[in-house]
Amino acid sequence: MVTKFHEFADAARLAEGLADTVAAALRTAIAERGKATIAVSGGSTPRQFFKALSTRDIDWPRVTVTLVDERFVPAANPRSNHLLVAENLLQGAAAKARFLPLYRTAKSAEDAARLAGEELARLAVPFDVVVLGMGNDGHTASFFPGGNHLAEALSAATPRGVITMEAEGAGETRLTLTFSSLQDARLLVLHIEGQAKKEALEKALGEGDETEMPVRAIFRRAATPVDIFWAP
Ligand SMILES: O=C(O)[C@H](O)[C@@H](O)[C@H](O)[C@H](O)COP(=O)(O)O
Repeated sequence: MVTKFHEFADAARLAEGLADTVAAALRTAIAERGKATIAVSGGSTPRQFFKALSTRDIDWPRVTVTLVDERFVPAANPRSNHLLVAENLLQGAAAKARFLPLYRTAKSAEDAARLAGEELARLAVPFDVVVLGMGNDGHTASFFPGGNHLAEALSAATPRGVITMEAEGAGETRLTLTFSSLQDARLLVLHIEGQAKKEALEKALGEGDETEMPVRAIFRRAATPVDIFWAP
């Protein structure tokens, strides 16, 4: 269910508006519970938003930042979402936030997923903030159409945690939080930009199977209604 569609004139204004919204949610969490958690997505879209958020006056040492998903590559790899967050969000005052990576040096991606899941399980639930992206194919997180573990990832019966995903459009093996981990965040955001993604969104909000456009699972079954942030 979509709560609200927040449209901005351009990406820069969206970045500032989303940073204000997320900062307010993190401050509220800290005021109410003494700490805050946020899971963010990677890709190319969030860079400006990350930079804007890093400038916000937040008690960053009380914030834990983690990832919605990760490519199974070390942080030094240019495809790494950890690297993207380190270079764009964990800067300035925000460098004092705690970061919980998904990638682990392990014998397999499955072992890395298990280790990351064990560490994530020590965080309070639900997340205070989750910021999702979306591909033109309707994937979100690493819930890719045709993904080898897509049914498991989307199932409400799959507990909170981290699983692996392989799919034609995904590139490397992915580590992804499960639907259960994401769907009840106190603030659940979808951040997309450009006309192609707006058209993909309209298709995703229409009829069709979740497996065809997995972001549909979020719109249809998430406990928290989704705030969509979009700019041309
Ligand atoms: O690791 C990733 O790539 C993301 O977590 C992924 O789900 C992303 O949000 C979409 O693929 C959109 O990516 P763009 O912002 O690059 O279009």
